Amino acid sequence: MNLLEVRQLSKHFGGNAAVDQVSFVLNPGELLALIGPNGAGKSTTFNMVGGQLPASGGSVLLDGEELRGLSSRSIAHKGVGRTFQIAATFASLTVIENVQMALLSHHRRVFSFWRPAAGLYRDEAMQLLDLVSMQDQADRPCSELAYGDVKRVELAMSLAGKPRVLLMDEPTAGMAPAERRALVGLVKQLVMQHRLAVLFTEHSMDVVFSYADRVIVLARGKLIAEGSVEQIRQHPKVQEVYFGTGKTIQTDAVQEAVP
Ligand SMILES: Nc1ncnc2c1ncn2[C@@H]1O[C@H](COP(=O)(O)OP(=O)(O)OP(=O)(O)O)[C@@H](O)[C@H]1O
Repeated sequence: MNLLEVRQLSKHFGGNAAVDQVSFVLNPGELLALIGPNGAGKSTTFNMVGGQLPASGGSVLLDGEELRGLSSRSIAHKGVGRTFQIAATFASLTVIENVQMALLSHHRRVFSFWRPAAGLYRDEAMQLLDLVSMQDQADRPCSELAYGDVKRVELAMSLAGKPRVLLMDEPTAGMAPAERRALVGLVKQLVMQHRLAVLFTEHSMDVVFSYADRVIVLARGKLIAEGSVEQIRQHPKVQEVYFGTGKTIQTDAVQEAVP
């Protein structure tokens, strides 16, 4: 049985099929990239898997158990975590306090500024910061961090829920090329060392082709290709979508519009 199995997942907005019968699987120790041009249906797919958006049809199974119809909170508690495009850290709190907050939330405890919460889950928070190499900056306010480091904290926060599957919708948005590679390289390490299963979207093909174990490609809501990096690179339909229609591809070096 697959850890995550998405079957014939669909979303219609009025007459527009934003996602049209998309199926794929994801297993532990796998970094799966979901790519496609703007408007292909990537975010909509993430939102349905994470429970932020109700699906119009299909199934999302975690270890064979149906997630469709559950709240995003229940889905998170069952082991499907999520990072968002916008970093969700509190600038006024320190790095470790942000991670402690995430742990408190996971354990369904309420954070209070007035109670001495400082000691709660501190060791656990430090272990999570260690995973993302941020333990040295634990006591700095998040407002002082470089953007790439904020993203690392955000990653540590999403690991606080002990996800088995992590959904990362454009985790490197707004980052410089070197930072992008560093973050996705770190995620790849976590995937390999901790057998995490990660589904991510990424606009930089260089990053996708460097780190993904497998790639699925959406275009106009339909899954048009699936395979290894090499298979995807050479897939005629993918080449057509990216190179044949004037869509924009972002590489590490430049953002280039292919005529
Ligand atoms: N709430 C909504 N109401 C109506 N149409 C929507 C809604 N959300 C998305 N869409 C449409 O669904 C399609 C897929 O959008 P989606 O945001 O999932 O694409 P995407 O692949 O994530 O794009 P991008 O790379 O630009 O983020 C688009 O045609 C979009 O206009």
